[in-house]
Amino acid sequence: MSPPLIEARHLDKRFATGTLAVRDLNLHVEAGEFVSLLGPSGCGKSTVLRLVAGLEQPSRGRLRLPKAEAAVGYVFQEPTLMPWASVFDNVWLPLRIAGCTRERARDRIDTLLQSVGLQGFAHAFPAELSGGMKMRASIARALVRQPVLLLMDEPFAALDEITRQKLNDDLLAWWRTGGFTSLFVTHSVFEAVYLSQRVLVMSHRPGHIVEEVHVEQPYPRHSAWRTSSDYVQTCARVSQALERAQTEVAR
Ligand SMILES: Nc1ncnc2c1ncn2[C@@H]1O[C@H](COP(=O)(O)OP(=O)(O)OP(=O)(O)O)[C@@H](O)[C@H]1O
Repeated sequence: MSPPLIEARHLDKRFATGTLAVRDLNLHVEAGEFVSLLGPSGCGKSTVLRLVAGLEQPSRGRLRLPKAEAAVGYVFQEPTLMPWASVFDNVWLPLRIAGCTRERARDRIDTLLQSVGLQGFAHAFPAELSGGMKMRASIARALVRQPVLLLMDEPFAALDEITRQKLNDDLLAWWRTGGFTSLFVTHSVFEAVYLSQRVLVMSHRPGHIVEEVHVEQPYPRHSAWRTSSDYVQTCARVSQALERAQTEVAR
């Protein structure tokens, strides 16, 4: 059996301010999985993503990450596009940093823009795009280096419900064709269940994983599933796990 892509054992993260954001966190993600981290605000979800991205170092514990040469994509809640650069140049940025010229990058970026639904917008500037289109550009930028792992930190939280649901469906399609592993942070029980194979529920700060809910529904998942009793029941199971996670702190 191949080793997991990500494995955290007894991980703590204490910031220089003294805040203990994560305590005794255990996490195991296999290559190719779609896993969500769900928890109350401030419980340490973003800190876990930053640890997995190598942007923060753990204070204690062991963390196995993808090999250093493997690309990892990171998508934030804000699209964080360069306002002075076109969509093409924004998506080109990670390749440019890696030494790839615009000409060599062109075919890959044109194909990618097509697959994220931004064909015809290569020369547009971020200010000319809707919120959903900006997020599509941001995801394209994260995918352009063909990452083994895509880390997403509440990427759709600021979008309206219709746009969010459409992006949920598209993200699942990109995940299925791209073959990358997804670690997705969200506040939304409904979103976590719709997208994931496993939902990991975190306690209040200091965060750790208190429950794991498996979502058995096979892919491709369609929006009709959102109104099925199976979906509603799975969401109820995850909501109850979230409630138990909150009361764990009160104990
Ligand atoms: N660089 C930092 N220095 C000091 N404290 C930090 C730092 N980053 C995060 N924290 C603190 O760590 C705790 C966890 O923060 P984190 O952003 O990981 O939570 P979160 O679950 O992602 O929150 P939200 O859902 O609101 O985005 C918070 O109390 C936060 O203030």
